Amino acid sequence: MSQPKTLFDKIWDAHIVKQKEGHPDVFYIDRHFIHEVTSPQAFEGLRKRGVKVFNPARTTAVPDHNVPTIDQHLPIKEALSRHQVETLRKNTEEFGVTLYDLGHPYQGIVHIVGPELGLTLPGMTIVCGDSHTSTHGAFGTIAFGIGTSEVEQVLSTQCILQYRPKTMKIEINGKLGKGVVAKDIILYVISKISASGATGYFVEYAGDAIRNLSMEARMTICNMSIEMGARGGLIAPDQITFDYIKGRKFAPQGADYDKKVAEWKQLKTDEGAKYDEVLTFDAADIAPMITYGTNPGMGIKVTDRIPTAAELKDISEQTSFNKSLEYMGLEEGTQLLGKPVDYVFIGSCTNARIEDLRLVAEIVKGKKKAENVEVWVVPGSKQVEEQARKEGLDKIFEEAGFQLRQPGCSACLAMNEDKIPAGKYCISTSNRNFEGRQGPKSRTFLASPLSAAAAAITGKVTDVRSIV
Ligand SMILES: CC(C)[C@H](C(=O)O)[C@@H](O)C(=O)O
Ligand code: SF4
Repeated sequence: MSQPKTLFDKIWDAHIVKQKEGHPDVFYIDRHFIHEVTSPQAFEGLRKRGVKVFNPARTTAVPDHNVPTIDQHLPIKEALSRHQVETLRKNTEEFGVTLYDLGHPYQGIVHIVGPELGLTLPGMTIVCGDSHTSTHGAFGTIAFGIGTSEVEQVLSTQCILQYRPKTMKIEINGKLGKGVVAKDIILYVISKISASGATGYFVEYAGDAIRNLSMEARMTICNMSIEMGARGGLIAPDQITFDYIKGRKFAPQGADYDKKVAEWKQLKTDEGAKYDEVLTFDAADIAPMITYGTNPGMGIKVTDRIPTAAELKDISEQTSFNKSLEYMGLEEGTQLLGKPVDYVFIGSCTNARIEDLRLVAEIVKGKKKAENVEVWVVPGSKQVEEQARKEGLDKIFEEAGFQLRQPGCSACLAMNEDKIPAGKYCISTSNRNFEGRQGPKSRTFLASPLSAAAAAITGKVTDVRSIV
């Protein structure tokens, strides 16, 4: 019998076009997503070389980073943002690539649109000039972010040069406690292994706590793989995956679907296959999480104290730790619980799918936001927005005093009109809390949609378990 293989290796091996000792593999890409930030120079490169897009049908484009989230029917006000989006329009038209532009029913954040349209399917290789491409790994794909010059490579050849990364298994077993959701799992893991703990690896998430998650929750986990340094993260597909895919716009239909499902069922790690590293966690140890610092690894249970510099395992980190706290305006050794916040941002490719909005609505239904907070709910796509309206979530948000905006990256990063003002605190369902990420000098607490909803109601950092 042949050597047992990991899921990662099975997909990788099936996509090698050419391999030579000591060289990167020539690797075939099934699906390419592009957005306005990292594609302009790539198209420019094609133009200069007089090269066409090799297979336009394998590339899909959306504007998401630079789009405003109100009045999307009007011209974009910010000159740079307008230019970026117009350039994407021009390029996709010239090179024959499908674009789901502003106003299109499929518009949205690239990592939300792919899965919901059935463009993301098990066993695929998927790239995008965007680090959170790891999101698509939730379907049992090898999906990773690439740079602009690689975007050009993929556009022109449908291939990319890649060294095979090492593999890591992160297994999470047991039952999650009350108020604990996928975002808490991944913030917990990153807090344990640090923001660089998986550097050089491709992670497979496994264990019954992962198996029991919905596809949307699995996407939240895979999305943040990059925040611990991993190249990407994936989860073996199962019945939950197949059910999610069934009937989606570009998914195989009818007999084709059944045939594909039979193939997809083979996409799992063989018994006895070896990973380069294996980590195991117990779901019962996980609590609602929140970050206090300026990288996603600086997280604590919401009821814990911020550590002190003296408590750090690695004393070489003291300087950056102190700098982080200073930026955040926080004291070491204190609790975040009860700390007033100014903004609540519910959005991003981590947590702006319909299930996230439902979680929020469940908490806020019949309640009002606190006076001191401004609350933005930014659906991840037009389809999410439509669904939210269909379910009456828009009414719940409106009655609570939340603003339901139009889809885009929004305040996840300050590349558009949605910015958190300097010095203000924002509890955010996004994935990065870097200095200035949500606006110059803005301060970010990363948390789950449940925790964000709880803070919206109380106006301060709250243990969601105390209000449900
Ligand atoms: C702008 C883009 C290249 C960037 C990324 O690569 O992730 C952005 O999406 C982010 O989340 O920081
Ligand atoms: S929502 Fe945020 S993390 Fe996701 S692609 Fe947009 S900017 Fe990047």
